Amino acid sequence: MQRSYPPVSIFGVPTDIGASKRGASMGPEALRVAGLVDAIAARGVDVRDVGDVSGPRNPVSAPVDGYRHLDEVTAWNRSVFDVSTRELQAGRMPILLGGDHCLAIGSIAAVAAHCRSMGKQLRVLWLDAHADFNTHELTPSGNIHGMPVACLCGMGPTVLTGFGGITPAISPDQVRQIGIRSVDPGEKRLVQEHGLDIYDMRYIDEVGMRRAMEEALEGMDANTHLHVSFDVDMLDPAIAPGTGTRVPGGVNYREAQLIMEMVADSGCLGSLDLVEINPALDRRNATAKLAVDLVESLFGKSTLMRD
Ligand SMILES: NC(=[NH2+])NCCC[C@H](N)C(=O)O
Ligand SMILES: [Mn+2]
Repeated sequence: MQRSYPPVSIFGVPTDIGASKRGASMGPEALRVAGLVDAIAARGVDVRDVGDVSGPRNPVSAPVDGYRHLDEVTAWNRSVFDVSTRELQAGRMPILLGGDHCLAIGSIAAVAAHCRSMGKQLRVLWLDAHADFNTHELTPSGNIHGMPVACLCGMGPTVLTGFGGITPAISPDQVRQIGIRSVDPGEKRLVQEHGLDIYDMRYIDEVGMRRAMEEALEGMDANTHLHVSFDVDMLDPAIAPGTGTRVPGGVNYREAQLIMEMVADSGCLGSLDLVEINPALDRRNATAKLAVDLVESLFGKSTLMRD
């Protein structure tokens, strides 16, 4: 099916400030080198690379009060919030090239504020091995890339929960998580308490990706803005080795394509994060190349014969 997409603005956020393993800061260049911009343009989309956001260097320090690098994470997310907001207001679809997953705090806060002002429904599709629902009390690591969903739902330091002016930015019932297979014990209790809608790997094994995705996308309509937050560690490490927190037993190539094709078919894609690509851990840029391949499907490239 031929679909038309709004113009797209790509921006890089070269930092690994929310992780403890270094290297996700090289993600934006890896995605560019893998041909992301041309691949989207080849789908007939008006796409522009607006360059990189800047921010503080990584001091590589220990957590303080359960947060590692809280000031720096805040500064980076402020810039992400500002760029995302600017592009959304210009009627463009922001695509964030991470960078680690803490950056979704700024991007999704911007999307949520935009949806409120436009009277749009927001759905967040969180593609990940992890729930990223930790708090400073529960976290085993202090790494803020394990906390963005909790922060967006209002659980976190005020510097990270207030970007859009309204706290919480989103509510758990707007989120669907796919591919989850590593959740810390305290985090799991919090997830259950808040009723996060999680399609974990066991569920995907049992019912299949098609049904999981149908359920995750259920209830969307023409007035829905779908934000996809794609952490490449959702994918099986055999096909996506270039990421810092690998967990075995992930989503395979065809399942990942099906996710993207079903999002494309929904016609609701409004914004995207591509995060946690760590070129220092990759093999010949395979993970960035795979991400580009999947983004092509997200923009309607299809293997369907009956198209
Ligand atoms: N976006 C990510 N890669 N998150 C990994 C989080 C891992 C672990 N749950 C933690 O809090 O440290
Ligand atoms: Mn994540």
